Amino acid sequence: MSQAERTYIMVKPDGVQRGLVGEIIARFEKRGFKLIALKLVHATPEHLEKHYADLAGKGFFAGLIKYMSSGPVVGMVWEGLDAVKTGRAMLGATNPLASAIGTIRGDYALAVGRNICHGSDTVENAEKEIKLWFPEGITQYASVVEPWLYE
Ligand SMILES: Nc1ncnc2c1ncn2[C@@H]1O[C@H](COP(=O)(O)OP(=O)(O)OP(=O)(O)O)[C@@H](O)[C@H]1O
Repeated sequence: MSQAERTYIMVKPDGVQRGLVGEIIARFEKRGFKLIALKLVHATPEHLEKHYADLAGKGFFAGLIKYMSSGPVVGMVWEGLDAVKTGRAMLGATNPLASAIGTIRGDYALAVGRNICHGSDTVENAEKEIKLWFPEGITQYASVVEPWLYE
């Protein structure tokens, strides 16, 4: 069922340092997504190399791993209708200068190398990222607001 789609959303070290965790969580909550996992973690370079394995050949890869391992991140799993695509739309374009006003990056970031948040780009990658960041599994609970969000 599409309303059970899940996405992995992460506040990057710059987002944590700049005090944007609450703002990012609030946007997903208010949109109607259901928070089903959350953790603060200072990831190792090895863990981040797995997360960004598809970018290993890029010139910015070393800098990306250094940035992402420079401080704690907040990893989250959000569930709801079209969560992957909608989550990406809420984050905005990868380069914040190209992100629409009203998106998270369009409102709070300027540089592609400091773009404050991550969101899974496909349902398949979301499942992989959720397993990588939450190997312990995810809590299940019933949301009482669902009849007010979905027909
Ligand atoms: N040209 C670049 N210079 C520096 N960093 C970059 C550059 N391009 C991408 N990045 C960094 O690598 C991350 C992953 O790049 P990717 O092309 O997968 O974009 P994305 O899917 O929008 O981002 P993310 O996976 O973080 O949500 C970007 O979010 C950004 O932090």
